[in-house]
Amino acid sequence: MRSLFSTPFRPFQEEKPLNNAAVIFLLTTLFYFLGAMMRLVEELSLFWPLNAVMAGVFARYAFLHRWQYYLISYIAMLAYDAITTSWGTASLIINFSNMVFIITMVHLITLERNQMVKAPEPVNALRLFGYCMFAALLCAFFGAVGSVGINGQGFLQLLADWFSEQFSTGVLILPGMLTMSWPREPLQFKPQQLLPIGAVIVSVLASVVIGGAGSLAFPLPALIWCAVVYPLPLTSLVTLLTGGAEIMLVANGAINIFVGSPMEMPHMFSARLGIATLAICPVIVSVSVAKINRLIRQVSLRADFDFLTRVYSRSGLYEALNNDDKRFADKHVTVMLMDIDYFKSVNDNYGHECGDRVLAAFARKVQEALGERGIVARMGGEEFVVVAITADPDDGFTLAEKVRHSIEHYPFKWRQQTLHLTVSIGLSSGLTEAWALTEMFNELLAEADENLYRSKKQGRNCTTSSKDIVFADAPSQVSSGQ
Ligand SMILES: Nc1nc2c(ncn2[C@@H]2O[C@H](COP(=O)(O)OP(=O)(O)OP(=O)(O)O)[C@@H](O)[C@H]2O)c(=O)[nH]1
Repeated sequence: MRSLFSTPFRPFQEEKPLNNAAVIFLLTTLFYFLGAMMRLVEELSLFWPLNAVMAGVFARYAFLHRWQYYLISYIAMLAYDAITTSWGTASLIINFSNMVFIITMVHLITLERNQMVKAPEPVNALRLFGYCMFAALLCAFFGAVGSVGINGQGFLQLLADWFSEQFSTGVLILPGMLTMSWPREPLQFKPQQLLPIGAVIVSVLASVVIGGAGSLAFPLPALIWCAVVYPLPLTSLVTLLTGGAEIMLVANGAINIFVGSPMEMPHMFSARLGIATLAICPVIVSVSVAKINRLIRQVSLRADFDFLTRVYSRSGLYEALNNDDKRFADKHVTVMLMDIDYFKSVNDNYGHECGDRVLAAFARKVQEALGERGIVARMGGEEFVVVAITADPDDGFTLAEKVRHSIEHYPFKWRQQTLHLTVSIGLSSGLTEAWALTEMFNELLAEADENLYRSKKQGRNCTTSSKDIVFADAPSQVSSGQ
């Protein structure tokens, strides 16, 4: 399982041009075949996924952005037509129009360092909508020129047909193609997560039953629900399937949206444009939700972790205690407040940069000595706190001494020099209770602070604990070190 999810599937590799050429040829042929299978209503296809799929492939893999690879795709199209149609030289222009869509889209998408692929912003989704419109118009011009005379339609009708088909297919397919990613870990599935998809199915059925021009928009709220709940690639997939299904249902008369139009447009023109407009909305919502979630993660990461030492910050420690309450509640817990001795002299003698490096190395070393038994947080300056699960106060004391010794014997390196540091530790420990974890931690922290003060007063590089709160009037001091 692990290797399946940790090793992403890579259909294209820069160092394997022959393999890339073969995959491009096969993909083109496969999607040409699928498009040809959907020539149901008219001579031209109802749904032509090839151009959007290939544009997505070329845009995702920058190293495929070469004329040789485009040529292979073009040859695959010509070869398919030569075998299955009698279009003759018209096939040269028709397939050239396919290439116009692919190459134009790739150029437009990669204009802004491929934003839609890396970390899409809502504006990228909107731009993608515009790019599809422009590329579809260019492609439609050449396609209509090439197809005049093939099925008896006039140039304008062909232009409208080509444009609406390319535009809607582009908007439906490209968001998914550009954002699809290999899952890093097995997907966690809960039955209630199927509810938004269920709502999409019900709303498409309602479109069939009720019909009329408004029925195409019925699935929109359910698609927005998907956008809020699912990640962007899955939302794009559901939108693609919904839009594709609507196109099929309209084409076959299952959804009846037709009203008299003053313009003599092909009968799918309006439906396709409507579906493209509808399809971009969940994508924009999904991209916006992803962006908000990314920002929330960034902000909480900044607040919860200390940037310099990469251990918890003070507020992050409280978050960790509350989020991981099963780990810390109803356990014997030892709190160690530690302060590096004479740290000011490190800054004074070796500079602030060295001081920063020492703080980061110190935090690493403490976490290493603790292992899985506790968590470390930086309280500020050169003061750190450890919260560890221990069997009893003596166990906590032994653990603190282990940490203190590991620091004492660790050679901190700075440029060509080696620094030796010591740390003073104040201890407190007690049994926690789930309902008042934060309050109890605060009490233990205050007690540890008093004991740290005693460690400093006793000459530093030692651990001090008050054995039992019952004997708080005359706390027994336990020190070690020096
Ligand atoms: N490089 C660096 N220094 C810091 C940082 N935060 C606090 N300090 C320094 O840490 C030093 C703390 O000094 P003091 O509070 O006098 O304590 P000390 O020198 O460690 O002496 P004792 O605690 O009494 O053993 C000050 O010089 C602060 O400027 C930091 O993020 N980076």
